[in-house]
Amino acid sequence: MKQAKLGSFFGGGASKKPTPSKPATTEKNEETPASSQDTIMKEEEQSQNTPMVEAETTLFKRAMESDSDEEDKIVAPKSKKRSRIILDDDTDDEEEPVAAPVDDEEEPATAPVDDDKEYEEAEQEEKEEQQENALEKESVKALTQMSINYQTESMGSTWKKGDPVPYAVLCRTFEKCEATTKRLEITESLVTLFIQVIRLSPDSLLEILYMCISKVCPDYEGLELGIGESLLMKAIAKSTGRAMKALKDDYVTIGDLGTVARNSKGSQRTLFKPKPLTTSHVFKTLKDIAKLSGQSSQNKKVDKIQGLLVACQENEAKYIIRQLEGKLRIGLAEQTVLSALAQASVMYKPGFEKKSQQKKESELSTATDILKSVHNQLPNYDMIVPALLTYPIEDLLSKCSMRPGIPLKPMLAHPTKSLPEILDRFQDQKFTCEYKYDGERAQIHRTEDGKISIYSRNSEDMSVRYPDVMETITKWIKPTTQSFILDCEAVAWDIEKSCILPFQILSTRKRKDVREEEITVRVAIYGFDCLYLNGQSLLQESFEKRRQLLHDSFIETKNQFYFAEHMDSNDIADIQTFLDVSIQNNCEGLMVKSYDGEHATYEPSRRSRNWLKVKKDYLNGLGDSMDLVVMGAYYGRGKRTSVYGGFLLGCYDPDTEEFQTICKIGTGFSETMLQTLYDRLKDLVIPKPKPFYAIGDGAPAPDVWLEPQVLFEVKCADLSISPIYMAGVGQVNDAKGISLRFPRFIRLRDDKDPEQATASGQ
Ligand SMILES: Nc1ncnc2c1ncn2[C@@H]1O[C@H](COP(=O)(O)OP(=O)(O)OP(=O)(O)O)[C@@H](O)[C@H]1O
Ligand SMILES: [Mg+2]
Ligand SMILES: [Mg+2]
Repeated sequence: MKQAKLGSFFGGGASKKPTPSKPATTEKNEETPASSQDTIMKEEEQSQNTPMVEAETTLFKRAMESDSDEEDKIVAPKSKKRSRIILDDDTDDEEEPVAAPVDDEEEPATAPVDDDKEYEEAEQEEKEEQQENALEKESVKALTQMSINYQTESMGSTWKKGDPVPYAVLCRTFEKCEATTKRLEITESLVTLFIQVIRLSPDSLLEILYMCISKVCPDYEGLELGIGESLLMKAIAKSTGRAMKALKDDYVTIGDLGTVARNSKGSQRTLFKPKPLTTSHVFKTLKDIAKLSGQSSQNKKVDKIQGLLVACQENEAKYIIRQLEGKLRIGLAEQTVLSALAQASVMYKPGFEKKSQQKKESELSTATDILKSVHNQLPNYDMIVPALLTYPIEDLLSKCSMRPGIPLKPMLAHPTKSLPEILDRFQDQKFTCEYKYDGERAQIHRTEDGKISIYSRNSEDMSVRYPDVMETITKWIKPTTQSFILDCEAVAWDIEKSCILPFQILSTRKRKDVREEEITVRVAIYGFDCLYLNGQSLLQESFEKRRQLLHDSFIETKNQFYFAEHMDSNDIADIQTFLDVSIQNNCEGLMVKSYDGEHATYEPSRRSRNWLKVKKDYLNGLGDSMDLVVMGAYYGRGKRTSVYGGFLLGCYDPDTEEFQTICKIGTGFSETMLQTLYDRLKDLVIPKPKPFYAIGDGAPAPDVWLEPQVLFEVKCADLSISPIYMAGVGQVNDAKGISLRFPRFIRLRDDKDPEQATASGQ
């Protein structure tokens, strides 16, 4: 990570944090002038560039208060990497704000503005991809040396060919993965497991794979675990006979509910040894639990969980609980699991060991490449795994090709800092510019038998969210067009004026239970790519050809469907003009895409340099936004006491699987947005911070802690080193993290998962 630059786009003097005007006081219950109660909420009235002094000091006061000695404190879980968190349950909202010393920000230096965060982010991603490839090579080498157990009895248990797989076998593998941070060792454990499963009980391979990646079905089917803590504790209490209070205390000291469950089981005496759990039974039950919804579902869930826990032996309870939480937190990335599966599918054949080193290496890397590419096109293990077990790996691409009805991960773009950079990048290649529409990505599918669906960037089914769009789609399809997959952007639309509305308007559209007659925000679709048409994949075609087919197969329809505006000149003045016009039309900037030849194919799930994005903000030197997880919230004051007025945000560290605090935010929210946020967030309140929240000592404890589910897109002036925020801790300084200066809310990011938040390394 590059050393954070200190400085601000506000420029010299103005960027200095003004000294709070009120003298510091620690007295409580003093009459608070209405005006100051109100200040935290008045951001809109302030100019965007004015630092939120009073708001910040108010929040800081809470931080200070929570350090004071009061009753009713919950001390959050301790763990090796995590700092202690003191949470004061009893914060009185109406106390006099104290002008606490503001020490989380360094004096701004006059260094240039950091205007290229997103750019660095993308470069970082690229570096990681390269490292990933290197690791992959290394593990292929190591695997060729591995000795494989080709016996029919396996892994220290009574599991024999044809038997259901004991859940204990899976847990032992999890245990091994958890005990190391070395990729190589993790891969070896997984490969060993997969080989045995393929050899002894291939029917269980699918469920075991799902359990390794903490899923129960493909993303677009929308079933998820992620059971709340209180429900899990209830089930643990019921199955072990321990009191809730004791469990809570344990949780506070141990910091992991899984371990609490295992320990609770351990201290329990049972007369009969329960029948061992099998992976099939556990997986089926997990899936059933994920399916339960509605009124009495909570009790049914507790019953089912209890049923599993009662049958647990050794450390099984630990992983059952973590699976129910929706995350194993043992360092199993989906890509690692996928590679291990590919490798096992080659290595399980007894002849493999006798092959030459070179042959082994090439077979392993080919298998990995094929499986990854298959998964990019058809992210559905229900189809991939049976095919993998039936056909030779070389045939997999033809057996598992993309098809409408199964969303693929969209291609992403690389950011650019300047227009000349575009010319440098493409040199003598042909490229084309398009408006970059500011809405939500939408992948529209029609299957061979006419079923239409819309999917989000994250492969969620959005069809029910857009009943209005669903209804009109057939009007803009040419009669000769049968099946297809379109890549589009859905934007908020002004029907009267037939023009695009800003993203902020789109974000006020209801997301759930959308009924047509209630829709207030209309949307229009801008189609920019066609990935599949009439039974044929177009991924390998050039963009020139794909765009041609797009234009030939659909009809622009007023207020409903348009083709993305484009311009094919490579003259920099023309591009500048096109960019300016795009902005005037409520777009975000331009997308510049490689147009013909081998570089112009569609690369699912890749952030490619064949697509460049140019946003007006990076040209302005404003820097790009970050997507941050809401970890906690502060109640509003004055007229906003009924909603949250400020939020504690964090980024994600994929290495430690932690969310790290980065800043608090109170600027950029409209009244309606605050209400919307309150309605969304109030159900996510948890009694104390998650064990995987990294919170600095003396960090401002929020009034409520929240499940890590909602993402904000945030812009800030620049970064500063901070002793109380934990983002990227250890990377710049051992004890200090990075914080954002003057963060401002841009929008909700409903289309990203918490783990897709900006990574702390960036
Ligand atoms: N003509 C277009 N071609 C491709 N994408 C477009 C186009 N117009 C708008 N987009 C949108 O721009 C997005 C890419 O840029 P953006 O910076 O908004 O990415 P993002 O959603 O913030 O994700 P990330 O920050 O992870 O890259 C695409 O995912 C798509 O939704
Ligand atoms: Mg966007
Ligand atoms: Mg972005």
